[in-house]
Amino acid sequence: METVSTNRSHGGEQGVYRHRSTATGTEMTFSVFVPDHAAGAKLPVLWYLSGLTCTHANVTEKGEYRAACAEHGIVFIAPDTSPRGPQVPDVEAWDFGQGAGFYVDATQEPWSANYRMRSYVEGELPDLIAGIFPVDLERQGITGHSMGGHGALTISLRNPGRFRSTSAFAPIVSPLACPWGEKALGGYLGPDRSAWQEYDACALVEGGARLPDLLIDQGSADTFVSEQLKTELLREACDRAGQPATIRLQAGYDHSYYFISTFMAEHVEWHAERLKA
Ligand SMILES: N[C@@H](CCC(=O)N[C@@H](CS)C(=O)NCC(=O)O)C(=O)O
Repeated sequence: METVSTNRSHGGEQGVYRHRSTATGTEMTFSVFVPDHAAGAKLPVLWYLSGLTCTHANVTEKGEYRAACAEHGIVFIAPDTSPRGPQVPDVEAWDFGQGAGFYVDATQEPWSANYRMRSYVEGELPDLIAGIFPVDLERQGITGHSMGGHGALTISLRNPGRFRSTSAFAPIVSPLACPWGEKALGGYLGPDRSAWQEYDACALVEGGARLPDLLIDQGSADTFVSEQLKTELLREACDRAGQPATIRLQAGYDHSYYFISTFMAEHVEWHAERLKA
């Protein structure tokens, strides 16, 4: 692993790192914020998965998580959203291909060689992190935004017990039921929609997956909510299944990092309560 940059911030170290990924067959870049801590201490971790068009950099620069993570002693990790590079297949669109990995392991050519973000985020990156950073992987939480909210919800629902806390900002709650999801899962996984189920938070809840609780914030002025994000589908699925969930509509907020950064400290505190209980 190579260090791209480190900067002292909020009494901790914000780093950006690059490594060769076996899951994606490419170089991958991610960021890690480590608050100051006692020698030998292992800190709880909050994973943040980003949305369409993003790299690790969007939340690192605009997410405003560091003060809260420093206060609560939480390591914050932000992976990229897809494999990248001239040899990685891509299309012109911003909602498919590079910057839009959807946290799936693609099964369709030509995507299947590199687009293995599920394996990367679920397996390879945690293994790498555990050997290098002062983290306690018995105390992990996960959150994310939009496509990354979909990633956070589905990874957590598929791995019961692995994350003590799960939240999301403006998540895509059902790729089976929105144009972004139909395009991405259709492209990466093919037309058989039964293969999409394990990448759909609503379908996972309906199929019996359960988490202790959930926190979701959704802006009321988010232009993607009615066609793409469809928060109500998750509310209905959770109500039907008896899955506890706090789903908050935040008046006037849009889909941007101005929204995310406003509620970031509350999410970090909510995770800290569960990670340090
Ligand atoms: N590129 C799209 C917007 C895509 C978008 O809103 N992406 C969100 C995630 S779904 C994001 O975080 N964008 C990067 C940023 O705001 O820094 C457009 O121009 O309409």
